[in-house]
Amino acid sequence: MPPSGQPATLIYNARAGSSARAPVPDLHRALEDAGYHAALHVTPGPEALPELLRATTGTVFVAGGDGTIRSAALHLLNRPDVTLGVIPMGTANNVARALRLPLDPLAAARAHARTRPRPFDVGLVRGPWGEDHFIEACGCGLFADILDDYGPHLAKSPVRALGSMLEVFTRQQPLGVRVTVDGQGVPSPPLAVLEVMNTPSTGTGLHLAPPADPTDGQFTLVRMQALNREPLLEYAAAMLRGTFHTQPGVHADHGQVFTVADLGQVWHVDTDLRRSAAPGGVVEIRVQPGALRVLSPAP
Ligand SMILES: Nc1ncnc2c1ncn2[C@@H]1O[C@H](COP(=O)(O)OP(=O)(O)OP(=O)(O)O)[C@@H](O)[C@H]1O
Repeated sequence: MPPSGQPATLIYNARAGSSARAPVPDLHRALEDAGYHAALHVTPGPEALPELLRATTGTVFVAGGDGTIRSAALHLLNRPDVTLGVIPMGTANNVARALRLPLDPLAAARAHARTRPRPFDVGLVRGPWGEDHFIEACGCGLFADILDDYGPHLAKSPVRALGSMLEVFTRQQPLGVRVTVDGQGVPSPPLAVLEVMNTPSTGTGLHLAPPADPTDGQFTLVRMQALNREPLLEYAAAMLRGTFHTQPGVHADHGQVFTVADLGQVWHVDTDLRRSAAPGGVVEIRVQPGALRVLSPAP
């Protein structure tokens, strides 16, 4: 436990899915119980973060869903003067799960009595469109296509999400792309899914790479061979159960630098979407080991 009353900053997204489970006074008290006296910033949106974080050092708790955590984390890359403390207040909470924090926001705040700063890897994607970073995952194939059809920055809608899934399952073409892992080509049969995972799960809680560890300096490349449509439901169930990586036709490779041929396919970089205007080159994905300092419980 840090010495009682250690100064910290608390960024709070009142719009995050489960903010009702952690009203500000309760969260403040839970952090006090963990040994932190946090200066509160209820942010109206991600645009408030660059200026706020530029002027902040020390421990920064971020209470929000994965989108809020990501938008803060992207301003804290290679900032050894800042340690990020995650307080999960979203729906999927992929980052908190990866860190093995409790998923209840108040319990997570109290658990920070026993967390320590640890290096957390970040992904760098270089494509014809430029450079981007990711915290959870990037990839192409089914999920990127579904996200593209759904429109990740429109208001959430389960009905639209279902429509996008059906639409993409119906028209999906397998991806025949050349792939390398740390400079070596890997067999590349036509693929339905290609994901480079930093965290074990991504998106709406899809457990694609349960053994992935964002503190190990490596990513997991998950490839799922193109299939007939019938077994897709079995694969979807396996994603929710955390057994996707053991299904037939699913391959996992570990490495630090990945290249994938650019045929003009849509990519997701966490929830951002990218597509090359001039296909023909490669997209490179590289680990930036320990680019973030993040509080996590002892292993
Ligand atoms: N620092 C911030 N302050 C306020 N709003 C933010 C901040 N960062 C992101 N947002 C916005 O808040 C909304 C909800 O964000 P977030 O993804 O964190 O929560 P969620 O949707 O409940 O989580 P999940 O993705 O797990 O369902 C999004 O519209 C996002 O753009």
